[in-house]
Amino acid sequence: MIEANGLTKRYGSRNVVDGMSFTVQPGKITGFLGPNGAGKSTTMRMVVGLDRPTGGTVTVNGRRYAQHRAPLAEVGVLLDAKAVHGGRSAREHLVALATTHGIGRRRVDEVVELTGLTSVARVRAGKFSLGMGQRLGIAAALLGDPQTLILDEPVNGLDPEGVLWVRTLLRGLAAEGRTVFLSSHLMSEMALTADHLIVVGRGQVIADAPVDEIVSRVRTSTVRVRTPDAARLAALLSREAGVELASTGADLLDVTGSTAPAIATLAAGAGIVLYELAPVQASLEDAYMQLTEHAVEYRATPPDAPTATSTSTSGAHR
Ligand SMILES: Nc1ncnc2c1ncn2[C@@H]1O[C@H](COP(=O)(O)OP(=O)(O)OP(=O)(O)O)[C@@H](O)[C@H]1O
Repeated sequence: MIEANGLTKRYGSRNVVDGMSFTVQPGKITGFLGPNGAGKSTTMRMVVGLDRPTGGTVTVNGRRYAQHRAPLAEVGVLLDAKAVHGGRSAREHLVALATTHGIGRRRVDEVVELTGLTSVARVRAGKFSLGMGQRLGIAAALLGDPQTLILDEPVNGLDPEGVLWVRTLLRGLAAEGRTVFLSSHLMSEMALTADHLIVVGRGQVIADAPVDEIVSRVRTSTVRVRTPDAARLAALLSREAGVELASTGADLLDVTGSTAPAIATLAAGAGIVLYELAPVQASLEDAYMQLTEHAVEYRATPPDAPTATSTSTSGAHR
């Protein structure tokens, strides 16, 4: 279990982590989401003692990371997959890590196999692709067979087979009762992998709830209509006040600002046959976009909008 209490990190005049309190529970996968610069990596670094909090506390299984006698056996961490000596082979890297933590060679072989690195275990890590580097980082995180795993963007650079492998691996680890805390910008993957989400923006917790609950909170007012008479229905709907239309296919309309009963009534009155009429389900991405609407610091200006529409207060873009 990871417990943060009023966790704060100040850089210069800004709290990049600003009084965060949350608990990451064992036995489930908790996703850590937030826009670029929201403070996710800094928070994860404070959990494992790589950054010192300016205020507040964070503990793993009741103790600060540095207070654990065998930290690698307590917490496995993947923060930066590139943080590997490029001249060493994958196996040498893992053996060096294992040796300094009193972990046997057999466990090195186990994690090499578990992460699918057997065929490249003797290749210099400097020659690794991004995906292979991620696997090596995950192997290192698993080395101490820890109860808690902290993974910053673990699927970054992995191919679909690799992404599925990470998902299955993490699910298995959570099912064993371990605490799994991971960040990712891939919403579709987070929706499939995580049980619970902590969403942050500008250094603060915006939402902390099960994935289903976060998605169900989203208001969608879009109704999808399939009809062979889409053009006529579109013409009728466009006369209604507040209705907006998007055509997503020859016979498909996405209607916002109306309701399914109102559309059905209008269509029936005009003798228009409907094949499909259904409210569009919100996705995790929709939920995330709504939640972080006012917390995005770095937003590109759309190409067709020459004047800045960013909600950024810093005005920074990247
Ligand atoms: N060592 C540092 N010195 C000064 N500012 C820092 C330092 N490390 C991070 N920051 C700033 O803290 C803020 C939070 O950064 P952090 O990397 O934690 O965000 P993040 O949520 O992980 O972002 P991303 O999704 O882009 O990885 C950023 O504005 C960053 O520039």
